[in-house]
Amino acid sequence: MNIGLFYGSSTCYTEMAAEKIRDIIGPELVTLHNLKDDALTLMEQYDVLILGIPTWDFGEIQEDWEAIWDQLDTLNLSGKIIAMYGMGDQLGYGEWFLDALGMLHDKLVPKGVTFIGYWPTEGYEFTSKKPIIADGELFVGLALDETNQYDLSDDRLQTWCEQILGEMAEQFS
Ligand SMILES: Cc1cc2nc3c(=O)[nH]c(=O)nc-3n(C[C@H](O)[C@H](O)[C@H](O)COP(=O)(O)O)c2cc1C
Repeated sequence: MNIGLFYGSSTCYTEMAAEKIRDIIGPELVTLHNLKDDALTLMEQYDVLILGIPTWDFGEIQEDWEAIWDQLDTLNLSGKIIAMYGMGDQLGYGEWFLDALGMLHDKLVPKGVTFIGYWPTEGYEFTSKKPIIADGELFVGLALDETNQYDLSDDRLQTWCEQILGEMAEQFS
């Protein structure tokens, strides 16, 4: 099993989370790709993708994701297992909290992928609708908020990595 972690990050928070995920799961399994530097087509080489996306400017996709957004349509991702995490600020931008995470999920649904890593909304305060499913009980990926809940992030990352490793094992069994 090989895992590609692709992320965009304007002020390094999503990048730091990417490094932590790699260190938790193990650098022998996870290769990091900053979308600013690496070709998007590399996604096709992996069995499992972890995608990190922050939301910017009142519900907008981060700029490096924006730059490759249309190219995502041309990739063959059929059969890939995908776990996503989003970075945002639930108190400053609660109306748009993690909107980009939801937009990426919606973009990938028609591509024949299997999602893992959905995450409970309990413990967050926000009103946005885009990043949630199951009547609001789940985010479509791990929700991180380094602005208001930075002290919870390490535990959330650890728990989520264990969760997705279990879900990957189920997919490959
Ligand atoms: C001008 C500005 C606009 C933002 N807009 C949103 C937003 O609409 N939704 C959200 O959840 N977070 C928003 N944020 C918070 C960022 O997503 C957060 O700072 C995140 O950690 C940035 O990640 P990055 O450093 O990887 O780019 C905004 C932050 C700034 C400074």
